[in-house]
Amino acid sequence: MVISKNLASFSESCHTLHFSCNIPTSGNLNSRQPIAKKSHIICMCMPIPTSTMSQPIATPLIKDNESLLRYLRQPMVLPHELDDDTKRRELVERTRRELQSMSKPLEAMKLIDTLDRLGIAYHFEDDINQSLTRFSSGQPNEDLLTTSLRFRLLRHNGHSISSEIFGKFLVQNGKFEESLGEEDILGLLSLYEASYMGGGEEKILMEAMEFSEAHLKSSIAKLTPQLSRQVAQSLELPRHRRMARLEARRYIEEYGKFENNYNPDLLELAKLDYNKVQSLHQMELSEITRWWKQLGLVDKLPFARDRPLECFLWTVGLMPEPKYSGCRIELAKTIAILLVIDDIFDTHGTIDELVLFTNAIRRWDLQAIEELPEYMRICYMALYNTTNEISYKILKENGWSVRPYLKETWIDMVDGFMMEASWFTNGQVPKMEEYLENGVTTAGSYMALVHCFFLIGKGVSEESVKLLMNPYPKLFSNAGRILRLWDDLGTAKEEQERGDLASSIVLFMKEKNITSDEEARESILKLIHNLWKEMNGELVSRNALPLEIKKVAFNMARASQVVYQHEEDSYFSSVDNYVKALFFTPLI
Ligand SMILES: CC(C)=CCC/C(C)=C/COP(=O)(O)OP(=O)(O)O
Ligand SMILES: [Mg+2]
Repeated sequence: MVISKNLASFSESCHTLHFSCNIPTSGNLNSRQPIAKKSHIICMCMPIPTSTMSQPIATPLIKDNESLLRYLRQPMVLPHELDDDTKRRELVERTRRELQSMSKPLEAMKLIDTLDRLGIAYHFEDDINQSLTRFSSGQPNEDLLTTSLRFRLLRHNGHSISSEIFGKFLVQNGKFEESLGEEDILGLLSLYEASYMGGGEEKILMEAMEFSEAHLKSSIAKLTPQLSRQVAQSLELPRHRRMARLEARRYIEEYGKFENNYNPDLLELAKLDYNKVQSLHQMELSEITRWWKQLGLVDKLPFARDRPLECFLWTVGLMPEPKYSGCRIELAKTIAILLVIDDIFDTHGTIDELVLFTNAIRRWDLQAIEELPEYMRICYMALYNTTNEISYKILKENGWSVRPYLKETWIDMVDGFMMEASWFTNGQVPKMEEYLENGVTTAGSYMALVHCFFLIGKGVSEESVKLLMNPYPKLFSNAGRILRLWDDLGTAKEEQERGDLASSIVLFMKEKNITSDEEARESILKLIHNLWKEMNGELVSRNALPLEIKKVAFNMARASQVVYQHEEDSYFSSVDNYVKALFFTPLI
């Protein structure tokens, strides 16, 4: 049987390559079982970097349906990419050996930090955890840089470490020793970054943040260009709050240029890896786009948002590691449907229709669609079928029956939308707290995190599953509050123009007697800051939530800032830039 990938219709402007795969009519795999009764043309529309265009393409050995599908799902591997892959594997092993052989804590921790920043730490998860465990207790006379780095890395990787280790840098009045702020800029910077891992009760870390921030700000003008750049970036957004893939993109571009002792092997590995993961993302994107087109929801509901790319951006924010490829695809589907339901509630449905829709969703039964207008039926069925498909996938892979949990999160969400709609219709203005908790649900936070929990499938136990029902875990609620607050900061203007009565900004101004928009925004940023501290406390607290899902909740808070915070006037142009860098422009 002959499989050929034909390069055709390559359009440089949109970086799109169409290729087709022909299976002959008489295709007979082992001369007994025809896999295809008639000729199929399978077309995929996949964005590919211009640089990968080369000929010829190897013909794979297709033995059966499964290997055919596996082949189609794989990014198109071109000859030079095979070399890249070998090189990448070699570099991974070389780096692993280097990390394993390091005996000096500071040296090892710096390497771990660099791997994390370059987006390649996921290759070395076990080695990193072993190293961190080995170096978890520091020396009494250890300096500020080492102590702070150790603290941040341990917490970041879910290890417990007490903030009391900073006690040795305090003087009698509980303040940090002034001399620390004078010369050791790297130590100070490291302390600043570590302080952002602090929980709400950890006074010593609040003190550390205040102290290091003040000293960094006052010394920035005297620093070398390279150091001042580093300090300015941290002051703008500390590492703990950055979205992993974007940080990798930015840091890889800077690493060779601005780091004095950069390691060329690491740089090469990071670039190869970035591009490899980017092409995996492209494949996922092509699968999501295909699914979305086939679903045809926006053809029938032209008022609804048609943004599979933005949905995918969220999923890369929430679960950036390559191993979560399948999870990203399924989660993106749920977010795409969420946007449509949001639009039905916010812009299209009449209140009577919305009541019908909410009741039908509560029943969660296809019979219920008979009472709905046609456009709602289509959306209902898309949600119903997609939820069933995701449940089926999880059942097949793990044997868990998760449909009741997924269903409940959708019911909660639609109830939340209905609540907003009735506030709006009755001209009611909710209390800020009431609005915010409801807004966590309507932003899709619980829905997304419960789906991620089962899709990732780590630490699923009787005890942890119990946490996934309303009331949802505090960590989910706090991450969701951050999402809702960033959402309102980013979209309040357009929503107010549309006539929405409630947004955190408006409600906050009303409740706190704030008159200026600017001041309200400042106060909301403070709220977000405090929510982060609460979340930090929960990262290391002992509860049944698996570390994997805790990390996703943190990533949700990180991604929210990226999606909604932007300097330019236009929301789209900014998200567009992220999308281009993450998914379409390879690193060279
Ligand atoms: C990780 C997840 C679940 C991401 C989805 C967040 C999202 C796009 C919510 C809707 O925003 P909106 O501003 O359009 O809606 P609203 O009307 O609720 O403000
Ligand atoms: Mg909004």
